[in-house]
Amino acid sequence: MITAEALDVVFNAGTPLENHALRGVTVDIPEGQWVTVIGSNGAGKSTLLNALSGEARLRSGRLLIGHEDVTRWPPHKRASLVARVFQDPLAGTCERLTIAENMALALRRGGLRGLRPALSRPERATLRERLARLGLGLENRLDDRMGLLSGGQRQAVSLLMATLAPMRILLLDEHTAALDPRTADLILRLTQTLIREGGLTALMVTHSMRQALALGDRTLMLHEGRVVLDLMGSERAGMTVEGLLAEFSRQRGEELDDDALLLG
Ligand SMILES: Nc1ncnc2c1ncn2[C@@H]1O[C@H](COP(=O)(O)OP(=O)(O)OP(=O)(O)O)[C@@H](O)[C@H]1O
Repeated sequence: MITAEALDVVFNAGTPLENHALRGVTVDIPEGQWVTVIGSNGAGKSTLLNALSGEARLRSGRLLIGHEDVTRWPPHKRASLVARVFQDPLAGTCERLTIAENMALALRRGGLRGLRPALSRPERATLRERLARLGLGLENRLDDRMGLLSGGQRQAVSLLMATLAPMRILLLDEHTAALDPRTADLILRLTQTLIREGGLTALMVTHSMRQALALGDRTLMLHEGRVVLDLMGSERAGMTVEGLLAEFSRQRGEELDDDALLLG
């Protein structure tokens, strides 16, 4: 489904600020697999997601989504294949538009967009029903401006929007990190439902080792632009948070002094 071959990303190449963010990342992710991605600050997690969405230019390597070689595709061309939710609840939606208008844009992602995004009557009914399932009372607020919603409500709508139009990959970049624990929990449960019900292929970056092991099917650990651990199956099932932390420390070559941050 996703075939990444030796992905290499270098920022500011040939300058004193040169930064080799991905160093030959090779990974095959089958359809319907949910991968959690961990690693220390600057390990290359977001850059890997950016390489998949087309926002980070590859210096070398090859990327296939399905049977399509998208290596040279710009981000807008990949929009029909790749959906994304960011850490910042403000990033995925337009606060000046209503919930309905935001959702209309999401429905038409990757296709032609009119100047005034509008929902048809049946689309409105479907979205009302999907919003109702969030249990946040948003089904009665379709015509409220997005800017009126709380961070957690916005993130729930962003997640729903990301999964509205057909796509091949869902990218989640620490999408619960800016939320309070209760709201984060709600968003994670929604994430789980949307991914599993939709049989989606997903990559989720998290700083929580607990989340990384508890959710999804596979865990990748990045360090200095390389995949240093790739856990799945029985090996992953037998892994503990402590074991993962020990591996994390070993890779960094130091003892972690703030386990709480990583345990999440
Ligand atoms: N647009 C950019 N220009 C220059 N350097 C960049 C750019 N984006 C990322 N980098 C650098 O590439 C490296 C990898 O960054 P990346 O954001 O992928 O790390 P990360 O694992 O997501 O880290 P964090 O957990 O802190 O978000 C870092 O050294 C970062 O400073």
